Amino acid sequence: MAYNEGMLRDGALENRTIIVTGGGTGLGKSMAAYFLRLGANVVICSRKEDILEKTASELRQSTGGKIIYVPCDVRKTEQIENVIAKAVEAFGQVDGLVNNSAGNFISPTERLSYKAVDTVVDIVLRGTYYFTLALGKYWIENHIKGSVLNIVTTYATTGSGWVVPSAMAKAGVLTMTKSLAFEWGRHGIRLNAIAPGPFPTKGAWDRLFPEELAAKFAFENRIPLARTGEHQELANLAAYLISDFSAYMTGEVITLDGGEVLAGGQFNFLKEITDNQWDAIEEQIKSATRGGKSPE
Ligand SMILES: CCCCCCCCC/C=C/C(=O)SCCNC(=O)CCNC(=O)[C@H](O)C(C)(C)COP(=O)(O)OP(=O)(O)OC[C@H]1O[C@@H](n2cnc3c(N)ncnc32)[C@H](O)[C@@H]1OP(=O)(O)O
Ligand SMILES: NC(=O)C1=CN([C@@H]2O[C@H](COP(=O)(O)OP(=O)(O)OC[C@H]3O[C@@H](n4cnc5c(N)ncnc54)[C@H](OP(=O)(O)O)[C@@H]3O)[C@@H](O)[C@H]2O)C=CC1
Repeated sequence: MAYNEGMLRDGALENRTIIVTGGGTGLGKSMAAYFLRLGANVVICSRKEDILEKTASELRQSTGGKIIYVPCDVRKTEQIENVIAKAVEAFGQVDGLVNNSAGNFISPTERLSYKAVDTVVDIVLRGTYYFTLALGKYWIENHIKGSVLNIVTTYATTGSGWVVPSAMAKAGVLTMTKSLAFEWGRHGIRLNAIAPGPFPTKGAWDRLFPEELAAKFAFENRIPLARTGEHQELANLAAYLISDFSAYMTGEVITLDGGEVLAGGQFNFLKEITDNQWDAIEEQIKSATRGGKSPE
């Protein structure tokens, strides 16, 4: 299927250096892999050095691309500055940032300690604005037209119970995306976001979709396009948004979720109606119209 294929031409990201936070696992790893295939220099960072090392060497081998890793907790500004310094040292400059690191788990909100809320909000919101601020200062000072891609969620807009700290934090990231897109537009710095639906990863599934839930709430029944996302589909959109092909787009959030977020449509309950029932309903409506039985 085309959705498992790379979309951009070979070399589309040549001479670009892109930092991917949380690039050792899951969607971050898939985006890093595709950026490398397109010729970018990639810097992955997160807390677990052993995982970063393993991913970097695997991707170096599988893509032949230039990748380095730097351990970093995105809640620590000095560690963020170190990632940027190491990236500049290795590749000369930094052109792109994907804020992909996150923490999240499902829980009734009243069961959360203050620290549990802080932990998620700090990784997602503080981590994102710290990294964006550090790179923004560097870009403005060095006259570099940088590009930021923030990975948010569909519930950053709708809100969602049982993941309230994540929802609050992702909403903040989305608002930062739009606010800074306007403010830093005059420096040529762009910020965009992707709101993914469900894309199977170990990190998300362990914490958000454990076995008992998986059996009960099958995606095929809830998502109009009846499947979860393929990592390459997200990587294709990410490569476009981080590249100059999207040079006229900023402050945008693109939903990539097979239509899942549309479930709130007021008449969507009509999904249950059969063809026979529709025949009867159509006849009733037409007959009411013919009889002029409109409400007063
Ligand atoms: C439909 C399908 C859609 C399927 C998918 C749909 C996707 C939805 C969109 C979003 C997806 C994502 O973000 S997916 C990303 C998922 N990936 C991750 O989360 C990776 C990183 N996560 C982590 O490292 C951990 O899960 C996390 C807890 C966040 C941070 O770990 P730390 O070691 O830093 O912190 P800890 O010390 O363990 O925990 C900090 C506090 O949080 C509390 N805490 C930890 N886990 C807890 C839990 N389960 N319930 C209550 N409280 C908990 C602890 O008790 C601590 O509080 P005290 O007891 O008071 O000390
Ligand atoms: N999978 C899905 O269906 C969806 C995912 N998303 C978003 O996609 C992104 C990737 O998630 P996914 O790949 O599924 O999950 P992962 O758990 O694989 O990715 C999360 C990454 O964040 C890193 N991370 C966590 N805490 C920190 C920290 N304090 N400092 C630096 N890095 C940190 C983790 O690495 P380490 O532990 O080494 O620090 C890990 O690599 C997230 O932003 C998530 O919210 C959004 C919607 C749906």
